[in-house]
Amino acid sequence: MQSTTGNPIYALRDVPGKGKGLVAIEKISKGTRILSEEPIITVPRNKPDSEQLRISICQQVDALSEYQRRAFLSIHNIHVYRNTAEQYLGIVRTNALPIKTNGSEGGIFLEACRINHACDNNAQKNWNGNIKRHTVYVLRDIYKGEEITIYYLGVHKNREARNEALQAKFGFIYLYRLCSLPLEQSQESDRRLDEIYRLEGLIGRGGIEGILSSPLRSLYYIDQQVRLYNKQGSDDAGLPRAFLDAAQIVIANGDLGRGRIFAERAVSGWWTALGGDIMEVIEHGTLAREPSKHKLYGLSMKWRTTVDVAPRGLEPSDFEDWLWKREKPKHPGQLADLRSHATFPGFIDLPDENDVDLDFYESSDMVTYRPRRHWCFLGEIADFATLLRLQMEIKDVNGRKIPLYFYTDGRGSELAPAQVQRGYTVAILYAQRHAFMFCEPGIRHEDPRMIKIFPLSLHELLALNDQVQQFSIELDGIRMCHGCGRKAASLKQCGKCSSFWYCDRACQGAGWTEKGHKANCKLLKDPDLLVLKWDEFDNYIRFPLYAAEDSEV
Ligand SMILES: C[S@@+](CC[C@H](N)C(=O)[O-])C[C@H]1O[C@@H](n2cnc3c(N)ncnc32)[C@H](O)[C@@H]1O
Repeated sequence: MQSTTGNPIYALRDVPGKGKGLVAIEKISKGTRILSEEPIITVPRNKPDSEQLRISICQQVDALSEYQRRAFLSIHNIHVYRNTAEQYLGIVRTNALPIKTNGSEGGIFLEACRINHACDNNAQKNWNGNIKRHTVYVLRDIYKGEEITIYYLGVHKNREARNEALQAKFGFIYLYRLCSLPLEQSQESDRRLDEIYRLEGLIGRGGIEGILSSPLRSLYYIDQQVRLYNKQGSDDAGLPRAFLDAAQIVIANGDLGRGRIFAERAVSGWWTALGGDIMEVIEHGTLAREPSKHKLYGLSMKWRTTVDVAPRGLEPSDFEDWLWKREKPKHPGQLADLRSHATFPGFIDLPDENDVDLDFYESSDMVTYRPRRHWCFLGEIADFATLLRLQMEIKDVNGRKIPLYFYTDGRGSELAPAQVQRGYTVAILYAQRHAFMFCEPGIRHEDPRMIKIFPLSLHELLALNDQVQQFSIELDGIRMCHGCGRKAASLKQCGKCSSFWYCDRACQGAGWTEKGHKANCKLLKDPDLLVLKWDEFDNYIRFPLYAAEDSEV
């Protein structure tokens, strides 16, 4: 490849410890496409060795020019061979790069196959299916004499996993002293990569159902991923992929405004890392222009917005808060919000009993795990029966019905019959998804101290929660009157529940009769779910909510 002056911009050189590699012979600026190359040999990938494969490779090598054949034979080979066919096969196996987006075919490229691996790679490889060439883009400025490096492994993994894969696939042990990151930074970077990888699993969990039932949670995971990618400081292709995931989630829920912005960010990321002529830029450029054409658009309309909804004049950080639908941090003294999807998850977002879900649990020794925070499942009793034991059908915050079986010593008889009513709401601490042998997945409830029933529907409980969020909060000494909505510093507290505030007796009367406080006041005297600091885990809690003296549950 030549620079605009017509001079080559890199050369094949010996690189200590790595065989040969490509080295810049002048400064190459970030964003430069340094390579755009067609394969000289193509093969199916991940296919077992066969006579047919060997014949195909030999025929292709024989058809090469003398220069190409020599260059091919000089590429590194980690496999032992006894004859020419095995030698060719070994070179192909060590070096083939994907030439189909789905990775089903591989190709040998005389220049691209000479680029060595680095975990802090300064260039990005990509098969551009649109122009049918392998391209390499420079991710940051590369200086004269610096080696050009790419990242060999598909998904970014931590150091240990990377080492295993590099040794198995490419036959070398990555020497971290050759990596330009100092050890501490490299470890920090590894932790970030681990977390990106973990979040990837959480984002994919639940498929379309997850996107529709708990989109806020999925968006939250992607938000975390994007922050980590930004801290990594690399223009990794994972970043545009994360933006595309976010676009799909919001569009599936009817939010065209955010969908357009996320799609634009995805396209711009791909453009920088892989060029403006790749399929992703072309396809998703259309998505950025017309998000309503996406196949998932309108599956739900719960976040409905128009395409030009983006607020103007916000500070960049406020704009990001809006874009990612971030939950506002709590003010001191503000009560827990039952609509928080992290603390009060729907069934699909509960941890699975047979997995250690690191979103819910942590460990210092990887043997014993304890919760990172508290959580509580809320569901409305749709039906119940007592056969061998009490069993209920429960409707969760997403409207999904699941079975709840009582495996307590009393098989559910601990609950007073007056509590077990259709339309009442069950709260279960630290609930987990359980796979029953005899019916669909649900919750297996074992400890009577972990359950409480509230004598109102889930809808009513959430509506009450909304009122509490609005009327019990104090901001800079100012509160809002529950009766008339006036904001003032000198309001009087409801003497019974202490949750709501009023200008005077008239407002208190209006709140009592017209705004439903008559029914809610008693409930608010027992706010149980609302008062606890759910994010801080010192010890397990039980109903009525207090911390257990020991950590055994
Ligand atoms: C695709 S080739 C790269 C070009 C190769 N160095 C050559 O001389 O042809 C892959 C091989 O390069 C070597 N290699 C690549 N990156 C390396 C690294 N970071 N450290 C040590 N060896 C590396 C390994 O032997 C690997 O099997």
